[in-house]
Amino acid sequence: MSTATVPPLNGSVGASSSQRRPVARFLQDEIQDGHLHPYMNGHSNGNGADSDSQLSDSGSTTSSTANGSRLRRPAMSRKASSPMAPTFMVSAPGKVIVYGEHAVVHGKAAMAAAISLRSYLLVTTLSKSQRTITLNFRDLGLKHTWDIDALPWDVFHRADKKKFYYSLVTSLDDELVEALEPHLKDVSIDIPEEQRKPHVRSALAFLYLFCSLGSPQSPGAIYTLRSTIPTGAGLGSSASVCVCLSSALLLQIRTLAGPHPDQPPDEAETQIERINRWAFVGELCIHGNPSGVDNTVSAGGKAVFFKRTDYEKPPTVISLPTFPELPLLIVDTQQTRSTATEVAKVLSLKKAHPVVTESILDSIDQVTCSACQLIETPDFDGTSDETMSHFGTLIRLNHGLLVSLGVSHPRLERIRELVDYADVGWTKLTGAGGGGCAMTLLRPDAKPEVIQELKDKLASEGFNKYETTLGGDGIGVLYPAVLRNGSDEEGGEEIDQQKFEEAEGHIGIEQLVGVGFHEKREGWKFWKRAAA
Ligand SMILES: Nc1ncnc2c1ncn2[C@@H]1O[C@H](COP(=O)(O)OP(=O)(O)OP(=O)(O)O)[C@@H](O)[C@H]1O
Ligand SMILES: C[C@@](O)(CCO)CC(=O)[O-]
Repeated sequence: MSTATVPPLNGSVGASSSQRRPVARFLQDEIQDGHLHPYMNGHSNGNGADSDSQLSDSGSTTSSTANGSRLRRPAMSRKASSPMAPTFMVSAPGKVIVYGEHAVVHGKAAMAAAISLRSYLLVTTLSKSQRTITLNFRDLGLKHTWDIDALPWDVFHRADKKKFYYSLVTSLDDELVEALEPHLKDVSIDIPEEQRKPHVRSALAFLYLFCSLGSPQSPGAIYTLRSTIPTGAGLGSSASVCVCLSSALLLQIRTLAGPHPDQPPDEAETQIERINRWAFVGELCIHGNPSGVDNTVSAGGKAVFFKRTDYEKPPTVISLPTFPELPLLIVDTQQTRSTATEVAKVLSLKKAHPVVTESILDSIDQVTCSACQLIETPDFDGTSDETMSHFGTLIRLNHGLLVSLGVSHPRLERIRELVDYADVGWTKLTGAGGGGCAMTLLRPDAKPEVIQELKDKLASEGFNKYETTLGGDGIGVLYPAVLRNGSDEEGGEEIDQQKFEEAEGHIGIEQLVGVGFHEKREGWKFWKRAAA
């Protein structure tokens, strides 16, 4: 077991405040050691401990102190010009929350596992003369280009605002969000307002991270994202996108070490933590009040116990290496919803009925802790009938409690009804609910023909089923973006912008670059969490 801090597993930790941090106006409507990345030799903004420094005309560097005075330092020896970084990719998984969604936003425990559905981000560096960044979120139909020199660097790099690659940022800075507003007003301007909102939130997440981690010297680049995770379905699509953005930007500024196969686990853990911290900031932009469990499991992979009682401090994260490969059936209601809206619903319920709501959240906490205690027993057998039945009962209880919180949906209840009727397992909603996905833990003794009948019935009623395995790798890097792929190209097949954009659907993405179902695909490398 690897722990960040040691938590009590009895659910006795007091509630944390979830009514925190105001965010800027337009979001209110819904609710040290600088390791150099060994691969990178492109332009660096040097967003390390001295990263607010600027190369001055005289060749010395200047930086602001906290009281605003300017210091002069000898110039760092920098190459006059450095070669362009090659095109590279990063990829991060989605997740299922096995127990504890919503309660985790209110300081209770959750257990979550990475899945084999993943997002993939291709970063194409532009030539030195092209001073633009383009965000190409192809699945959303969002494509927007900004002029790097026009971004609000003066505000982001002010001494009282400046954050570093290792900073722990727990809330958005209203002034920074406001400084970005003019740069968001033209994003997807031609589409209806309701569809436009998620585009603006995505663009905000990207720009907030870019301006926090980058600098006016950052190279021009195109960031193209494609994902096999359904959007807004409870499988952690937003977190995986944020983990991709955070890791790509940290790699570009050369602040990550590895990943490489013989990297000491604690060093790998440090890199995962840095990526995770900035991914959380992206999640703050996209859904306002995240607990951080989604980005944590997406960044580190496999399965975790997660609890955050104090938002000013890092959460408790316990890696669960013995987490079993549960036989899960994941079914999508095809009813999209926003996590922000569902989280806001629970907050209003808590305001209206504080005592009752708190006791439901406490019960969810106890469900999660019971599952965790079982996993941690020394003779734990993840495949025994007894274990399945214990997990199953907890899944049923957890769903009932989520229904009481008001985050289920008639389509989710229909899935549960069909599974209960076939008597093949235990069902709960997973993720934010309000639509999205249900997960069913299949009984080990369920007859294959009955399961098949159920699947047919679900398909005939318009439900979509996902084939996914639990507990895969977290963030991965393909540097440069070249894969063997059985091609004739010398040195392998280069994944360029056009090939990546033209890959057809989820199958095409998987075939071209996927690591979800080919964990050992040559070229991809992963930071591995410490296992014990
Ligand atoms: N394929 C994608 N490309 C770009 N952005 C995406 C993609 N999928 C999701 N996103 C971002 O994530 C948002 C959806 O996040 P939301 O938190 O509502 O759902 P989710 O993460 O899928 O569900 P949950 O939080 O319950 O796991 C989108 O509005 C968009 O900002
Ligand atoms: C609903 C929620 O608990 C899980 C979403 O996957 C929100 C969060 O933890 O941020």
